[in-house]
Amino acid sequence: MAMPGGDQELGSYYVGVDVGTGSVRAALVDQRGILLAFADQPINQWEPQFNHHEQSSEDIWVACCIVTNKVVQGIDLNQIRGLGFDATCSLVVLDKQFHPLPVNHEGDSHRNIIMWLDHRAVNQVHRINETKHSVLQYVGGVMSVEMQAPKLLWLKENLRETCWDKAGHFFDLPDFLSWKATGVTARSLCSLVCKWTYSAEKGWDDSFWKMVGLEDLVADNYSKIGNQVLPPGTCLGNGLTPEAAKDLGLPAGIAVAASLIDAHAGGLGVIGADVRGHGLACEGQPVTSRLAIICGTSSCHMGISKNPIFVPGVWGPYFSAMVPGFWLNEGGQSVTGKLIDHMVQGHAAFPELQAKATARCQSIYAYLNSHLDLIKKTQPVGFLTVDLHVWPDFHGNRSPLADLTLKGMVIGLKLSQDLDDLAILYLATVQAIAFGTRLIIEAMESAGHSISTLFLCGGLGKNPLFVQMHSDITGMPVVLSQEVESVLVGAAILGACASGDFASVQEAMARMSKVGKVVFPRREDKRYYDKKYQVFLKLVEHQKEYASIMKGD
Ligand SMILES: Nc1ncnc2c1ncn2[C@@H]1O[C@H](COP(=O)(O)OP(=O)(O)O)[C@@H](O)[C@H]1O
Ligand SMILES: O=C(CO)[C@H](O)[C@H](O)COP(=O)(O)O
Repeated sequence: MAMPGGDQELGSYYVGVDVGTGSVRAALVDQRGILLAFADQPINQWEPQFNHHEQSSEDIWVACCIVTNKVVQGIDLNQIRGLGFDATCSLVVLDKQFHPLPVNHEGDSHRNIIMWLDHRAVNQVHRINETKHSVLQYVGGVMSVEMQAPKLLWLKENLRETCWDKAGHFFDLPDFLSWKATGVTARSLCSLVCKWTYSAEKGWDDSFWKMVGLEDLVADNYSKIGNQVLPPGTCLGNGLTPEAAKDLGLPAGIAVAASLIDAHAGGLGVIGADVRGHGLACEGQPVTSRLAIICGTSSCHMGISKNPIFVPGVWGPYFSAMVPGFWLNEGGQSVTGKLIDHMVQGHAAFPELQAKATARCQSIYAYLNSHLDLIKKTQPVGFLTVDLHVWPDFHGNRSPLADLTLKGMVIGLKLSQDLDDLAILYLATVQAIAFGTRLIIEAMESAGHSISTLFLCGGLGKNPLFVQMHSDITGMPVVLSQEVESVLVGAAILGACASGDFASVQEAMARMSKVGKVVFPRREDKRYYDKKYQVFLKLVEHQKEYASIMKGD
């Protein structure tokens, strides 16, 4: 076996594929974690009715093929040693012959994925939570409507003939991709532990599935949801099948790794970096003092520990679901990038913003950030929201309140609808998301985590205002990676592990993730943000009061 880091190894490459909510990305990555090529491709989403979100596994596979073919253009394919996938934790449904089955009343089998952010199974998740079954301890005490058990129950209760009775395979999207590439139906420990109530130590708990009304899954020994489970990064079967190799433009037989959920791949891509020389509190400290935050359509807060820590309202503790041998707690905010887009695109001044940004060849966010700089006058930008406050749970609260009934709030509206007004509303939204992160960190710390440094990645990591606000509002430094596409580095780390070029995930992480820019908090603004945080906490308190007034006689 070749030695990692040796000169002869500089020519070994790995392909990482990251299936996010809005697009599929691929990268060709070397052993130092450097991206040599990158491609992306948007993917379709359907919202046939409110809170129903669907995708197509065929569309997604086609998009994977487009991007992988692009990133290996012009290179010697013999240099590619491994392939790793990560994806959102959406539910893919196939029949016994592995053909797509409809997850909708229209019977459209092309739409065979219930997306992670789909909230159709509210009634089902309430009943699951009412069981108070012991597996719920390992998802923060309350199961989320975004997990797979309530979605399976919804399918059984609502699409019995057209979907449930015909189904042969229910896959988490990351596992669907590794099956498609290798023909191996083994599931990743990551998916099953985090979204399906599987225990790394005890396996499936029959009594849970029987209690919630899904006893049929137990009866056939979990063959539909997975009875072979492998750690992420394990090499699957005989590697890439000839058919998948042709589709993806990669050599047949290369190592393909057991996958990860996208947030977890982001965690691997950032959390193990060597931080020496950056003046960070986590230098010389255990890796458990680092919190990875993966910010795309949603934000996921990944904290690890040596022993299990039970944080009410924060998913986990999950054993070995991200970094082998460590417990993981995963906090989250269901809509963050999606919320910012929603607020900006829904504003009356959005067409003007688009026209002005286009004229300057800037993204709308770069334009908004420079506009805020223009209107702030002598004060720091963040102070523009002294009388405008947002509660960001427009799609319920994932963590730490674990309350899907919560709604968004905006306090401090005026009659103006101009570009200044849009920019300030955008700023207040970004700040609200950062306050939500502070609330999650406080919950994790009061349960026993000790976090000093944030490692942020995902599409929102490209927004300097978003990064600075997370630093100012949490009071912690934010480390950005040298490679902006850190989630893809995480996927490539999986491919590198599967190839056998690294002895462990930890070793691959340490070699392939690298510190880029570090953003420090502006300590002088702390008092202002502490006051705004007090208001933030009042917002949810008041929202609950309003709900209880309306429920009363
Ligand atoms: N250049 C950019 N500047 C500011 N924000 C960005 C930029 N690119 C993407 N975003 C934000 O990131 C979000 C998407 O992040 P991404 O990681 O691509 O999502 P996903 O993985 O869920 O598909 C968008 O909702 C947008 O708000
Ligand atoms: O639940 C999650 C991870 O456990 C993610 O939020 C979900 O997979 C969507 O991710 P993204 O915002 O990157 O599209």
